[in-house]
Amino acid sequence: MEEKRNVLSIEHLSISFSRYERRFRRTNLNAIRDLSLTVGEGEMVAVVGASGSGKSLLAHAVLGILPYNASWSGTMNYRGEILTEKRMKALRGKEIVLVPQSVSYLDPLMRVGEQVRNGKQDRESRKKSLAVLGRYGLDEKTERLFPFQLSGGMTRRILISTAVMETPRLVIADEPTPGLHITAARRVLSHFREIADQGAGVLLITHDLELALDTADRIVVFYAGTNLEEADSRDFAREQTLRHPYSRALFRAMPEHGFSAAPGAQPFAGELPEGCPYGPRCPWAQEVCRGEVPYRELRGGMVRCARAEWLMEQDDLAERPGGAAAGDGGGREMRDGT
Ligand SMILES: Nc1ncnc2c1ncn2[C@@H]1O[C@H](COP(=O)(O)OP(=O)(O)OP(=O)(O)O)[C@@H](O)[C@H]1O
Ligand code: NI
Repeated sequence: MEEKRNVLSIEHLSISFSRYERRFRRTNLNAIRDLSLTVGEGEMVAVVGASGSGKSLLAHAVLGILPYNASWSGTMNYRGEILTEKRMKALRGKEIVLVPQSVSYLDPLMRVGEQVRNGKQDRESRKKSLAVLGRYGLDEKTERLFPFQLSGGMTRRILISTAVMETPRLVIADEPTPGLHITAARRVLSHFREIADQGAGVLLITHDLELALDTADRIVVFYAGTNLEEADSRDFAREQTLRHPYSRALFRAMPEHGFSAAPGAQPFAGELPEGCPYGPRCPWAQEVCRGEVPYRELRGGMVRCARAEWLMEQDDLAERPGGAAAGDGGGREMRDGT
């Protein structure tokens, strides 16, 4: 089988802001720390995290559109080559595109068709915009509308149309479904799935785990500016196949698993605890969690948790015939599928 290539590969990305506090004291706010992830050709990877966890910053870093007071370190590769600021600029809007979080990216005073065509008026561009809009169930009439005349779902589909006019290889969708009815949201996500199925890499940014699980191949769980776990979407079928206590808390908070919310809140980037950022909320935290916790491979995924092996082994034991306390077959090694 042919090995699929990475469209995007990020290693140890950190983003910080310099701020001036009282009396002009300059401090650094580390909004993203040690973030690594990949997006392969034809793959849809969802970054899931609460508000303020750093999702949009990640998107803006890849596009080279971070705010002026931000600085970043680490490596970003696009199709096997270093993504320099110069390259970002050359690829942006063509090979690497953003479907923005805010609908205010649309010009309220410009007809939709012109915006999709990026101002171009030639016959070829007109033909192309019609074809692209048609793919998303929009017609010639839509082209003549102004943004305020669009429904939420239509607006989102216009934003996708604008992004794919140039046949991108990497599509970053920042929160493309807020405020949409579930049917419209599913439809929007199915369009990103199609884009991936046609060979592009899609990085979907969302706070909606359920929707992400419906469509994405892999889930990257974000918390307070870093990733705590990366798992195949199928790992979310059961709590026991999840590696991080925070992913498990997200799992339990899903409607079908009873909406049970974990106590506490995500810490602000300027007030992070020592070690694991989830430590203060974690029922399994121990002294080790206050030290540095590396991001590492575990059972076919990635995790940043010092207690992950222990946690998963507890579940393995509990699932043995007779349960954890039965003690049958003491010393018998656990193998996959036993
Ligand atoms: N221009 C800025 N100056 C200083 N700090 C910033 C700036 N932009 C973002 N931040 C910091 O980075 C954090 C992450 O912001 P980001 O917009 O990436 O979050 P997000 O996960 O996309 O949230 P949401 O789901 O609300 O869109 C913020 O909580 C804030 O502390
Ligand atoms: Ni955001």
